[in-house]
Amino acid sequence: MSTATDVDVTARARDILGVSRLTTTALTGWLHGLPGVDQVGCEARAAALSTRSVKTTSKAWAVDTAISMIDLTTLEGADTPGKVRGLAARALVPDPSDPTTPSPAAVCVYGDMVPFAREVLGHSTVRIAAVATAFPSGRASRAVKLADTRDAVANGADEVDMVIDRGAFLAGDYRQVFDEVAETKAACGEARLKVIMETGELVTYDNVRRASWLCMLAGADFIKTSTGKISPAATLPVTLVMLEAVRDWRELTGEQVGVKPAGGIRTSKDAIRYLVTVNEVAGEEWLDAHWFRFGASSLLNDLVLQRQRMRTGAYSGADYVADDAPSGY
Ligand SMILES: O=C[C@H](O)COP(=O)(O)O
Repeated sequence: MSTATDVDVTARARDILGVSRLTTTALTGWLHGLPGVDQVGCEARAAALSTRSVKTTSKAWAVDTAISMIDLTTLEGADTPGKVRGLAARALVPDPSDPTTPSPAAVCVYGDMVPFAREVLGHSTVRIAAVATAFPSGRASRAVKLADTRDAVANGADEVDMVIDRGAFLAGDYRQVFDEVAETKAACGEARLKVIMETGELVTYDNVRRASWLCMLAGADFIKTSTGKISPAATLPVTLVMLEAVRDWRELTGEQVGVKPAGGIRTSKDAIRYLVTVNEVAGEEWLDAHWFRFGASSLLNDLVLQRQRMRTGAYSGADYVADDAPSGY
């Protein structure tokens, strides 16, 4: 599957929009021409997908898949080298009692903490993601944001999680948001770029859809819901809107873009609801850690617990059904 890495995103965006100049006016016309999101329909579909049962055998697969999709995260002002080393060690060996437990996809830390994660992870399969561009607010000059990104990459980050300028987006300055994403992508070099839209601040599903398309036009490798610092963080309906966007983007361009809900996803039950939604909305090609991630600090604990319970037979023979599923579903 091709990605936007090697293409001139501005020229491509002009082609997609059918304009000779990529102005804010052109972007506004195009983004506001996207079909509106049916809020009631979207929330009803997400609620219906939440009630799907998952059989015991599929549940074992889902739990391992969800673990493999976690970006195990610590993003606190009080993070220490020791805490980050401990997090990285947990990613390498999530369950000392069962070496068959998969590792999470990545650890996600502030850029200055990357070397401490690298000390532990070395060249293991666990990637290191660093937040950048004045995370979480995104309030800094372009120069500072790009320096932040280059610093994270120079420290050894494999992936960069940037935040968009929500103020610019909400003011309708779409070209500024486009340029910032495109320039950050260029500053990433080989590192994959996840673009955090902070959907809890975008207010409407229509805005989530527009921001998703804008970030993909500008070269995002992943679109991500939230910083985890404001409420609401990830929700299933918002993620559904983003999954529709990456599905439709691939249909339009042939490129696949990943999706990362982040913040507030804490239980195995929640994670499985997301996996069902990924499968139903985007398709099974996204059921892979290369294309879908959970940004989460404590989800791993619950998934490992579920795994242990399944192994010791506590749930053997029972189908997994979400607690709020209608009886007989
Ligand atoms: O990106 C992930 C979040 O910062 C972690 O949020 P959480 O502590 O709610 O899992």
